[in-house]
Amino acid sequence: MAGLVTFGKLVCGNPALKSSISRLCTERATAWLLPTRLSPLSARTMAAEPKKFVRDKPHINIGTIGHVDHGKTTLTAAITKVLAAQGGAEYRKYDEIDRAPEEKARGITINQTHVEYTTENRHYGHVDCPGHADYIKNMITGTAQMDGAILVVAATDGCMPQTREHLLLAKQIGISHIVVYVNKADVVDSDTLELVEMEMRELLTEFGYPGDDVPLIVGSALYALEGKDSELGEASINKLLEAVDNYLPLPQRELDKPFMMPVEMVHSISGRGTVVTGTLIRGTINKGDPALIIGYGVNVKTVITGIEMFHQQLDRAEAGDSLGALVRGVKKGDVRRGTMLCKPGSVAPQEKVQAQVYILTKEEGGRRTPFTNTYTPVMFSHTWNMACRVSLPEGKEMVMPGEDTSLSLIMRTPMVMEPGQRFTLRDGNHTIGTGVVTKLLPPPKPEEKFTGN
Ligand SMILES: Nc1nc2c(ncn2[C@@H]2O[C@H](COP(=O)(O)OP(=O)(O)OP(=O)(O)O)[C@@H](O)[C@H]2O)c(=O)[nH]1
Ligand SMILES: [Mg+2]
Repeated sequence: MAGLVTFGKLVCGNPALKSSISRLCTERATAWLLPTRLSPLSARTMAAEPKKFVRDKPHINIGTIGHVDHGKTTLTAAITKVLAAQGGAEYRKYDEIDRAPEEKARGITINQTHVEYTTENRHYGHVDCPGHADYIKNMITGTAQMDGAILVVAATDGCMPQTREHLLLAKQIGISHIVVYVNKADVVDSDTLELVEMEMRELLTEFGYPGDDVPLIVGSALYALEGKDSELGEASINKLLEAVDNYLPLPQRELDKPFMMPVEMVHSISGRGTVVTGTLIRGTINKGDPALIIGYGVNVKTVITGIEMFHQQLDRAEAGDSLGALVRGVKKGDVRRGTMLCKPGSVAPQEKVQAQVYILTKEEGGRRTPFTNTYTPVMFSHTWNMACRVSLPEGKEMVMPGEDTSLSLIMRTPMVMEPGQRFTLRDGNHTIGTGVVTKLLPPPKPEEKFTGN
């Protein structure tokens, strides 16, 4: 894990990098930071004293998605460059973004970079991943809670298989609004651009987005990054940001509900204690709040003694914030990714739930064959995953690919689930279905319990 600076301690896999960053950071022993992944260069720019976070604009989480090599990272770098000139960001170079640190947890390895920027109206957290597999895992596991997305499509290729796949996943995980950036317009003619626009609008409509209304900006992220004087360069980034600001709705945050944060990572910071990171999905937390960490058989009582977001300290965090929380009296080994930091007594792990699921067809990347009552996929929700067993309603013998059905799921270990919670079912490396919890059920009878591996 490269270049992560947390609570004044450096966690870094590369010894040479580690020593150079240590040098840069010696003066900043008080700076602990998350949300999460900091590249070495942004460590260099950290302030000597952690700033106080000023919440003067609504915060929203977005990300770039789209086919490999279509320019997602170039666009992310270009956005920070254009906004840096306007005082809304710190310029993050292409290499800084692309060299995302690895996050290894429970056998899922995810590389991703968070960048932060501010427009006139909003404060954004923006996620970029280095490759297709990371996008898939990221979206399925909810590692980045995207409220909206920028779909990047290169005009040189038009829609490609991963453009479709990311869009399908975006729809399934509930991203309701998408903005399209048609990139690499510097190397194609206007007829091609027109065709790509038509193709993208049709594709969006096919996946249930309002294809005719979705803002579609044509430009060249490379021109913007290189500072070329062209309508396709900086001007296209400004147009894109205007569309993002105006078209992506602010998510409705459930501020008045008890707080809950799926734990993404756990760090041990010498001299300070244990920090858990993640995105607060509802409620608010204040320094000093009691909390419970549950799931995976864990049940740990704690008090939140510090909160930090984007290098800055907070007394209070609210739903939507990606943060690090210092948890008193908790050892790193006591908790893990996928556990839930929550207000004591507000939620409980569940062993059996009823759910409505859609089983993907072979064409959508799902199973070729039906499954029966004995089927044991792995359920992914929030930041956790857990083996479970399907229990079909009486009289129903099998579920076909392409079918939409109600069924029960019995967990190997009880996990935090609530009605309305979305999840994905995977088998091996394939997503085979997606669903939503509809009802909590009483614990299974002894003969019904999950006994598989
Ligand atoms: N001509 C041209 N090339 C571009 C443009 N944007 C990006 N590229 C080039 O396209 C290649 C891929 O760009 P990236 O930004 O790495 O693409 P990506 O979507 O992040 O790729 P993955 O992370 O591997 O999926 C690089 O060589 C870029 O320099 C553009 O607007 N015009
Ligand atoms: Mg990239």
